[in-house]
Amino acid sequence: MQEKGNISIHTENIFPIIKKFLYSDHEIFLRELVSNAVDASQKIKRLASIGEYNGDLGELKVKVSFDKEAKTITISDSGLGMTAEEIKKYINQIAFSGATEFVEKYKDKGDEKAIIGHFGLGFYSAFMVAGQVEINTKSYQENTESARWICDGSTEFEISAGNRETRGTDITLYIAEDSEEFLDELRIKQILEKYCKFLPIEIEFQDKIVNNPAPIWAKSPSELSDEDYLKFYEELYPFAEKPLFWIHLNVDYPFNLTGILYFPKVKNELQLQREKIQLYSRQVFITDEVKDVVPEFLMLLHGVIDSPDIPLNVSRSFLQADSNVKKINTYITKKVADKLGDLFKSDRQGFEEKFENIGIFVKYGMISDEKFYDRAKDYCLVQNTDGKLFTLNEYAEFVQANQKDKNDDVIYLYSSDVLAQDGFIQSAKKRGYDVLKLDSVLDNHFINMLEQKIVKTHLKRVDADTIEKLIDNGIVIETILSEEDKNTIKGIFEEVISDKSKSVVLEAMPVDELPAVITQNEFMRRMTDMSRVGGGGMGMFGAMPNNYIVSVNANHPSVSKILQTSEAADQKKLAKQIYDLALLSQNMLTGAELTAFIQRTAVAL
Ligand SMILES: Nc1ncnc2c1ncn2[C@@H]1O[C@H](COP(=O)(O)OP(=O)(O)OP(=O)(O)O)[C@@H](O)[C@H]1O
Repeated sequence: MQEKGNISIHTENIFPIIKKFLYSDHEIFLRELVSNAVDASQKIKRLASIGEYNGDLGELKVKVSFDKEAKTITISDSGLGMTAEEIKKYINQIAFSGATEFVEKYKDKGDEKAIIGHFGLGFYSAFMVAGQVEINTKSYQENTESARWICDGSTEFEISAGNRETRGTDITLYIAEDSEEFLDELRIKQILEKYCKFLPIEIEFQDKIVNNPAPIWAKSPSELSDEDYLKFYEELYPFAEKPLFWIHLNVDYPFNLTGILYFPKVKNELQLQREKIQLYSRQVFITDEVKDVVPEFLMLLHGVIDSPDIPLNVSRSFLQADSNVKKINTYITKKVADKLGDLFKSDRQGFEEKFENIGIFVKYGMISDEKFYDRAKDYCLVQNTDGKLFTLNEYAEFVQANQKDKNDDVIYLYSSDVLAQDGFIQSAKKRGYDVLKLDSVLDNHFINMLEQKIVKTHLKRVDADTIEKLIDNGIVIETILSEEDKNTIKGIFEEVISDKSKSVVLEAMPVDELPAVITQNEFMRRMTDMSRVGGGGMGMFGAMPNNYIVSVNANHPSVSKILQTSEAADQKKLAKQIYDLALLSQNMLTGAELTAFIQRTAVAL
């Protein structure tokens, strides 16, 4: 039997076109060919299980080998094999017509990214690296001859009797000169590890099995112990710290999806690495860019997702609009929210202990996803400066009675830096007020969100004003100074401070407060903070310096003392000392000013 023929496609030579388009992704040829071999092995298994094949299945391994001298790479399987007729049908017609369609579709478009992301290049991806490809195959069907097919990437092929004596297929690639990098043990091993690590049939390379054919995500959760999940995590991310907990995903309707998502242990959001979730389709690795498939805030999780229902052969914009992808997104969000809710309900203490690590997911999720907010609002925790944790409802209850202003609005006080703002925190506590600790990078957004969601409630940073003004309950503190006295003192302070970014006000505060405090208006500070984080759009605030208010306590004895001092120079000295103390309490006294202050104080002692 020998036959020559023409592959009936219109393109003269697909090889150079495919090669050009897939430039950066040549290595996937191995994924495609090994996947085909795995498919063929699974098919024969299935045929045996339904009684359509009664021969001995034997060892269903896929073997990958290479010969540096002969410049070949061979992929061999003991799958169902093909007859010559089947080669003509599946390889000549299907595989190559797929190629023609592909080339026709993309040849005029410069959209190379979309092409590189194309999945299912199938058999003809072999021509990205090979000048000639040979198939040697024997079908499982009785009374059929083995067959051999050779093609050099042009539209011509040759088919003849083969020499394979056992069921299965060998695909031999005669590696092209410009692709000889693939004739390398390490390179082949790396590619197999990347794409074939969890293929469901054993893959042998250099006498070693390189894959785990039964990854745990494909098993039922009831068969698995915590140990199994931890071991698998280590297999995915060697050297990583143990995860906090995990969620086993398992749906088959209305779409098919399995996977395991792990919550990594993170204290600091800057440490977080995205692209830690791997996407598989029937255990074949596709990508670790899961954007669009997994909600943004969950990209901080680790693990695997496997779904044959995610369309991988289409462009990004299509992916976003795909209804399956949307459903998958919603499903994952719901699963994660429910898992957290279960943890909270079943083990509040354990949940509290983990919150330092999972708080970032919860807050990020609430900020970015309305549906997640609705689920998470019942278990999202906030912590006060005493270290006590509350749910949002518990906290509202806790401060309800005591922290209302004259408009009946509830004021939540918070600190973004408990060490630097200690003086303010202590002043608030002296009045019986509670202060929350909201000090992560995300908290700015979290605060804005809470204000929008919780009615008649405002959040104020504890150093945004004097405590009397932060929670203005309408009770006016009398001042012992006359208007004229106040103006005199204001003038003295203004002279001493001589800094345009700081304005002086005289305020009646309790005697036990400091003689002066420096505050920064909540609204203005948020604007400058946002302009710093957001950049561009907030340009008008970008150039804005920080503005501070120096509130001088009109009731403090040391302030009265200024008035009782006769020499102008001594008055200024006193005012300067009061001002420096205020700066010092805020960590704002630095450099030469700090040195001078220390020396002055040492002399006074
Ligand atoms: N090792 C093999 N053993 C048996 N049949 C094979 C083998 N490799 C390829 N085939 C046959 O050739 C056909 C075409 O393969 P090709 O890889 O181009 O497409 P596919 O596997 O059907 O889909 P995909 O584009 O997802 O890879 C296969 O469907 C299969 O019937």
